[in-house]
Amino acid sequence: MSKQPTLHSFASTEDLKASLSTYIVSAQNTALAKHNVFRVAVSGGSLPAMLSDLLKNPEIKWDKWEIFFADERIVPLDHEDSNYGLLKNVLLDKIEGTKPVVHTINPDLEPSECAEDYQDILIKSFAAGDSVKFPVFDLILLGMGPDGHTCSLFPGHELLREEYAWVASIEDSPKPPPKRITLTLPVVNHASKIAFVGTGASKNEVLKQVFGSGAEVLPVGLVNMGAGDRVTWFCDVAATEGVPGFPQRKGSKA
Ligand SMILES: O=C1O[C@H](COP(=O)(O)O)[C@@H](O)[C@H](O)[C@H]1O
Repeated sequence: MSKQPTLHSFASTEDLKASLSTYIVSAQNTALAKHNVFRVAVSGGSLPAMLSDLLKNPEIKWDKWEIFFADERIVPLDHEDSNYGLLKNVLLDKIEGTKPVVHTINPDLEPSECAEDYQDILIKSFAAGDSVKFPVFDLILLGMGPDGHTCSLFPGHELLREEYAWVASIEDSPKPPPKRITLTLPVVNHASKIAFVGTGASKNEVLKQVFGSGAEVLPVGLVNMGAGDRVTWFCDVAATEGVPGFPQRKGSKA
């Protein structure tokens, strides 16, 4: 059986959003059949805007969703840099009927306390006893920076070596704002499913590296290699142009 990630390249953002929505419904239904709750972690940046098709999908059961943040900037929740604030504006506020449970950070805490506090939220939600090494998210929805970062895991940063913590803080993020919390690499790599969304020419070079040589120095590459066939990429033609081993056809897979 193939252990390779799946890479989709869409001709339009509309096609990408529709396919992502179908994929998320499938992940949701698998999770609900297993434990009657859908635990999903969401990124900020360009990702939330790609989720708008969920709002018109009748199969989405928002009342069964628990939403976490794959990473979050330590700023007030209504600040323009807040990943929660962004998700609220583009998605949460538009949901009709019962809303999902959304686990926000406490931005009044110092970074290390903020990470500890968020980890405690995960421990409670996953009802994790001491024997549970890492939580298993049903789905983690990730973006990718042009530098190869994902969550708030940046290339060459010591956080990439974290082996035990579920959530970690960072105070020197190369991309502002500097203070953030993030799921750690082992938590991301333990998820049942991981979807990356990467669109536009600014993501092309990094995508070539992820599927070519030098992937192991990039956080996105480490997830792609670590989680293998649990990873699905939702990209556009501008991002996948010249990606090694990838035929340039709409909807084709690596
Ligand atoms: O700072 C962040 O950047 C990444 C990538 O953002 P994008 O705009 O290039 O998609 C994002 O996934 C992360 O959640 C965010 O905090």
